[in-house]
Amino acid sequence: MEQLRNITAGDPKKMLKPILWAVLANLANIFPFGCMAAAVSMIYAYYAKEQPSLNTQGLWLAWGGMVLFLVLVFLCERMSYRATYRGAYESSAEGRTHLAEHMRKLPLGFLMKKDPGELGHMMMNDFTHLENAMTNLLPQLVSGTIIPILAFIGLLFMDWRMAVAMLAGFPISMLLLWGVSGLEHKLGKSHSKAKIVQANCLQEYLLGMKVIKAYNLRGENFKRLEQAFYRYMKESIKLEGVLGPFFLVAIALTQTGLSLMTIVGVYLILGGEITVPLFAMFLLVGTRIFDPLSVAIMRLPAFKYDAMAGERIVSLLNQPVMTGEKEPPENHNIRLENVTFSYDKNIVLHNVSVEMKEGTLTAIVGPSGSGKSTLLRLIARFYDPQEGKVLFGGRDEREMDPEKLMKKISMVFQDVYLFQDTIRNNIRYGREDATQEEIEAAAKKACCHDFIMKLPQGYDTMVGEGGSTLSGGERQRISIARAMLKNAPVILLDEATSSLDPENEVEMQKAISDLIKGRTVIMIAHRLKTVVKADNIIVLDKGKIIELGRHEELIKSGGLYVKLWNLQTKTNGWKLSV
Ligand SMILES: Nc1ncnc2c1ncn2[C@@H]1O[C@H](COP(=O)(O)OP(=O)(O)OP(=O)(O)O)[C@@H](O)[C@H]1O
Repeated sequence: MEQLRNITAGDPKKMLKPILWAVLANLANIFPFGCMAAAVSMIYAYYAKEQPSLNTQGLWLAWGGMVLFLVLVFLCERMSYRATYRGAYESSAEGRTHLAEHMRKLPLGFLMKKDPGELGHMMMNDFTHLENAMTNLLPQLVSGTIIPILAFIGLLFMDWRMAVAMLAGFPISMLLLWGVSGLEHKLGKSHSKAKIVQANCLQEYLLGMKVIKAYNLRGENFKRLEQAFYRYMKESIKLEGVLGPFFLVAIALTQTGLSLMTIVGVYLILGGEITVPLFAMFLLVGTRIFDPLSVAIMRLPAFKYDAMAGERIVSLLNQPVMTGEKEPPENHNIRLENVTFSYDKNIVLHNVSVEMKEGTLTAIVGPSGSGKSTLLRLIARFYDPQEGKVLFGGRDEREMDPEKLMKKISMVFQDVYLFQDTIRNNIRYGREDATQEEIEAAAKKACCHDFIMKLPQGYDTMVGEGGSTLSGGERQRISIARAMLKNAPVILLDEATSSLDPENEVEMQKAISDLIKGRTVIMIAHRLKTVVKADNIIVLDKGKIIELGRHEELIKSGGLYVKLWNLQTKTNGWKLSV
């Protein structure tokens, strides 16, 4: 049951119908066989002179029954086939969607610890394993076990000694397989791990191609990939080489039942305890059941291996998502109370307490790695702090539905991600129901309309892989247009103006002033102008707030802020985060 749960990505009900049809199809398979047995015994009775004439009426009936039942078998198998494929692919598509949705709700911290290659592998390859298990292996296992069980029960009534002899080797082979199941699981796990490592190395190799070429790193980097390929090869050979013989022995043990049954049968015929037709019947059934049984045993390791893919999916689905159902309040004051946060063991923010009042602009400055981006991520609830609280409108963010909270916040981050979609849709991610006029208005405010109109298909130009390539500044302006469209009361800006040319800079500053008017804005500041105008400046150093106040106040204090300020004005550079 556990494995059925795993191969259906936690939803075994999906395979109930396919299994039921498979059982019915296998049951229906018995009847033509019964008709054939009846016909054989009628013919035998005539030739053995037990009957004075051939029972032609009975033979016609048996033939008619056989045809009828064959039609029934065909119908049941068709239904079983349809239900299996439908169930499997539906379950896989729903499973993938459910997992993607679940991943979105997981704390970012959990996902960051996972390799993106591993998650991608899980989403694509692991579900392909499940599809294979459901469409190919499960039906073979069902028919491979149902037919022998039913045949065994039927034969028990005819002659229990022959029936027991026929399946005598089966329990021993099952015992053997049970004995190696621990080893099988261990080898299967390291095999799939090697497969994931191989996929990760390949992804890293392809993504890092630019750096590899620029620094002529081919040798070292390729070695890692080559090692991953060879490790996978070794694990595959180990898996097949170690387990294969056990399964072959199990099949051989099961098939010894046929010879045992023949010996017992001959012995019983000679003793006059069974008739020749009964013996022939056992031989017929025997040859029919050992093939599916052997196939079932052969498929068992593949099924268990595929179930391991399901185990990985189910364990990710069991990861607790971010909790909280409450609506965020209409008040947009943000307050951090004694917040301490670490990604792993290193504490990144120490006991931080600060208030960002509704409608004000707060600038965060500080050296690189001081925790500025982390502070913004905590406000956006990408993570929950280990100690202390982040209050939104006076309410702990932990109590709030993360998606509802996100509706209140617009973010413009340094690393702008554009989807492989049209420019129009990339802006529309800010608000799904926005009209073309609204999209254009936002684009104009964010100074992207002109360059978009110069592109070959204007707003319908594809961006991302295979589409138009945009400069860093253009990407950033699109993300600002997105934020404009979202029209959220809280704006989080991280280096939002870092890659714009001086010409656009002026217009962008104007647009940003429009964007932030009357809203609660928290920005990682790099530009003097922004910092000077800010209502409050947080100076972070090694995860602690060391200074707090307006520009004029901080200038007078003679602390780190002044040092950063002097450094920037002296070098005529742009960045306050050094
Ligand atoms: N996802 C993560 N996992 C582990 N450590 C992280 C993660 N993100 C950031 N850190 C670490 O946390 C510390 C603070 O990083 P953060 O990005 O908040 O600093 P920052 O002040 O924004 O830096 P910068 O100005 O260079 O962007 C750094 O030491 C960084 O290495």
